[in-house]
Amino acid sequence: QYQKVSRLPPGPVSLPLIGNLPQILYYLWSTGSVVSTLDLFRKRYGNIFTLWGGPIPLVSIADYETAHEVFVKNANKYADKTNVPIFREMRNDKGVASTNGDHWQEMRRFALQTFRNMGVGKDVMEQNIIEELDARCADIDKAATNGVTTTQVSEFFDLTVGSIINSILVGKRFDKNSKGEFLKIKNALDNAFEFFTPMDMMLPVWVMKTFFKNRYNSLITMNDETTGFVAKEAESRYTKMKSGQYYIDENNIQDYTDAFLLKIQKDGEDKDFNIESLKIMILELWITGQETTTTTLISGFNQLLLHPEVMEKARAELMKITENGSRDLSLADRPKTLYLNAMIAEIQRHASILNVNFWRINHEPTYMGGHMVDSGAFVTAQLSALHINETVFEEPQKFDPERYIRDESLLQKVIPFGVGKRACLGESLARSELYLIFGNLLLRYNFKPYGKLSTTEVLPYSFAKRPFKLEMQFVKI
Ligand code: HEM
Repeated sequence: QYQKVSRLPPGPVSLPLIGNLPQILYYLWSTGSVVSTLDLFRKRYGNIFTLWGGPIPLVSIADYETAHEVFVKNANKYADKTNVPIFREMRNDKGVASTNGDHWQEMRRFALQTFRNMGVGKDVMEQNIIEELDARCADIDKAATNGVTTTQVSEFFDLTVGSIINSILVGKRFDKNSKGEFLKIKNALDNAFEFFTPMDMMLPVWVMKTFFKNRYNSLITMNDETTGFVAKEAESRYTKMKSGQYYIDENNIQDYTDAFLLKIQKDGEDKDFNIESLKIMILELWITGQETTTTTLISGFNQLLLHPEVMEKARAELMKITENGSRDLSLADRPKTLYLNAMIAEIQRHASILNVNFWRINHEPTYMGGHMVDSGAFVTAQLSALHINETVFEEPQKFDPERYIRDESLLQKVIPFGVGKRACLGESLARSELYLIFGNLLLRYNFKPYGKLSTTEVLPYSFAKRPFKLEMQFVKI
C-alpha cells in the first residue's frame, strides 16, 4: 500500500478505510466551500494531487496541460465515467450522461449527429435563438414603464433557454399557456438540486434508502416528475406511431424526438433505441442543457452589473460592428468581436458550473504529470480549481476580460465544457446561445442592478452551481 501511495501524485496522509475523509470534511468546514477546499489542496500539493475517498484514490488535475495530456492524448483510456449509484438507479443504465460502453457511444453519436442535422451552431439554429429572444424581449417591452422593466432574471433566462432546448427536443417552446407548468417543474428541480452534494453521488443506493430516506425520495420524485413533464410529447407520439396514427417523414425531421422515433420506425426497437432510452435522453439533454446555460447567463449578468465598465466596452464594440445596432449580432461576427469573446470567456471562467467534475475511471496504468497512476484510480480535471489557478490566471478572483486581449493563448485554457471523450455534448449549442444572448441583449438594453448583487458563491457545498435570484432593470436603448 505504501509503495502504491508513494507512486501516486501527492496528497494528504490518508487513514485506513476512511482515507482523507476527515481532512476533506475539516477543510470544507474551515474554507467554506468545495472549490476553496480543492484550491487549498492544489496550492499545497501541486497541480495534480490525490485524495483518498476511503480505499479509492481520487486524482484531481488542476491545470490545462495535464488535463490535455490525460483526457485528450490518452482519450481512449478515460472514456468511462465512474458509477454514480443514484444516477444508475434513476436512469436504469440508459442515457448518455452516466452510462459507458456501447450504449453511451450510440446515444452520444446519435445526439451529436441529430443536433448537426438540425443546424446547431449554424444559421438555422441562430434564427431560432434570435426568434426566442425576440419573443422574450417583447414581454419585457410590454411590461416597461418609461422604457424601464424590472424583472427577476432567473425566470427570463429559464424561459429563454428552456424554450430553445425544448424546441430542439420536442418541437415546442414555452408560451404564455405552458410557461406556468414549466416554471413549476423547474422550481421543483431547483429545490431537489439544492441539497444534492458530491457525497450523494458516492453513496450506495441502499445507504441512501436506509439512512437518508427523505433525500432519496425527493430525488426520485423530482426525477419522475421531470421525466413525466419533458417526455410527455415523445410518449404521445410513440403511442400514436405504434397504433399507426403517426408516421414520420424522413425528409421532414423537425426535432430530436422525431429523429429518434424515425430510427425505431425504420429498424424496430432494440436495447439502445427504445422508448425508455428516448425518455431518459430527453430528460438528460433537457437538464444538462437548461441548468448550465441559465446559470452562466445569470452569473454573467451579475458580473456585468458589478462591472458596468465591461458592459460599456462590449456594447461599444457591438455597436460599431452592427452599424449602431441597425441589425442583430450574428454568429458570423464572432471573429470580429474580440472583446465580447473575451468577456464571455471570463464569465465562464468565473461561473465554472461544476464545483466537482465527474470522475473517470482509468482502465490502464497511465503516466500523468510525471506520476504513474495505476488502473482503478478515479481521475478528473477539476475545472473549478483549474480556472482559479493563479499560475495560469493572474489574480484569478478579478473579473478581467482584458487578460485575454493581453494574452490570447489564455482563451484556450478556459475549458468550461471539459475536454476529451466525455466533454460537453451541447458545447456548440451552448456557445451559440451565450454569444447571441449576451451580444444581442447588450445591443438592445442597458442593465442596472435592482437590489443586492451576489459577490459570494451560491450553494458552496453542492456539486454544481445553480441559477440564483437576481433582480435587474432592462433599460431600452
Ligand atoms: C454553458 C453551458 C454548459 C456548460 C458550462 C456545460 C458544461 C459541461 C461539463 C463541464 C460537462 C462534463 C465534462 C466532463 O465530464 O469533463 C458536460 C457534460 C455534458 N453536457 Fe454540458 N454544459 C453546458 C451546456 C450543455 C447543453 C446546452 C447540453 C445539451 C443540450 C449539454 C449536454 C451535456 C451532456 C449530455 C453531457 C454529458 C456528456 C457525456 O458524458 O458524454 N450541456 N457539460
